[in-house]
Amino acid sequence: MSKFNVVVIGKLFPSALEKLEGTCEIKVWDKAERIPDPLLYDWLQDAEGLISRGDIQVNEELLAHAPRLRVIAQSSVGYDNINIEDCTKRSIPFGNTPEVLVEATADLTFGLLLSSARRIHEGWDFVQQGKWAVGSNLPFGVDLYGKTVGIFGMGSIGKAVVRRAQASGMKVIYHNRKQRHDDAETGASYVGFEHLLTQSDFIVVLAPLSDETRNRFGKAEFKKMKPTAYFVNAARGAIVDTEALYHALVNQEIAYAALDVTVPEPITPDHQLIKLTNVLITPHIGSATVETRRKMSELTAENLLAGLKKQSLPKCVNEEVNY
Ligand SMILES: NC(=O)C1=CN([C@@H]2O[C@H](COP(=O)(O)OP(=O)(O)OC[C@H]3O[C@@H](n4cnc5c(N)ncnc54)[C@H](OP(=O)(O)O)[C@@H]3O)[C@@H](O)[C@H]2O)C=CC1
Ligand SMILES: O=CC(=O)O
Repeated sequence: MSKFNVVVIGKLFPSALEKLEGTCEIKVWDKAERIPDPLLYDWLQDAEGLISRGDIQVNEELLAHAPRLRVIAQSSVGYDNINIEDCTKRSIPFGNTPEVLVEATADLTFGLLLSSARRIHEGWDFVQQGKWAVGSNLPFGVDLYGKTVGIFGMGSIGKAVVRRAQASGMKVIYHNRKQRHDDAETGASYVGFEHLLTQSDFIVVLAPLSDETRNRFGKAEFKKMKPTAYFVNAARGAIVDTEALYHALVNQEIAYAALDVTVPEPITPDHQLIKLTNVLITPHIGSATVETRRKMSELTAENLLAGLKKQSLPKCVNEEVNY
């Protein structure tokens, strides 16, 4: 039996690769830099399956070079780099990796909040730089206990953050486009966007990037926040106007920003945000644990294999064209 032609952008775990090896002929681009378009388009000519990565824009322009494509999969829950409508028009199902990354991403999100509130990473710098002497101290952090955390985009990861916040004695409010049905169960309260901005001690962004959420946090929004507010973004950098965030931090309109995602991404050491002392940035590592990345990789392989065999993808975004 002939094998399926597959293009893989990025690294798969060995356990995921094993799933594909028997039935697929695989071309892999696992370098950090973006694959050049001419090479990608050449590989896609006879590809039946594609494993994409966040730096690849999957749209009609790309799909036009992939006449035999029958499935696309990606190791992420966010899919703002994928034009789902364009895939659907060509009856190509797109599979992502929700659920398996929820707890790891919630840990990192809450870790950013905790580390910035209690100056944990700055404490380590302080010790390493030999500044710890009798009588010397870091500027104090702030309590979590009794404070209000406001979640923008309360979905699967948001709910997991709620549990962590409540364990620290925090009150949780949230804003989505519509109120959830499980507020009694989660103990979080639905509020309007203005209320979230003005009443939160910690604002946590966990919404998907879309036309509606792009630059949702700009100059006006930062001005409405408490001057003591901590701003945490673990979703996508482009939900925030980076220039406005920089000015809000410099002008002390807010106290602190902790970011796992940025614009640009990767952010370079000469960027103005990096020079500030009231910022903590991690390199988009929300789901980056061995166990979680393995599960994501395996689910990606399962989504791909199912599509290649014209079987139903276990996790499909455009269900209307799932097999
Ligand atoms: N830093 C990292 O490594 C990671 C980042 N992420 C990011 O986190 C995001 C969230 O993931 P996950 O929790 O699984 O997703 P979910 O789909 O479970 O939750 C997203 C929530 O956002 C809300 N939302 C959507 N649009 C808007 C809007 N315009 N205004 C307000 N709320 C909105 C939705 O509610 P409603 O529809 O009612 O508005 C939904 O409850 C992903 O899209 C991804 O970008 C995810 C994993 C790792
Ligand atoms: O950013 C990561 C994702 O899974 O989305």
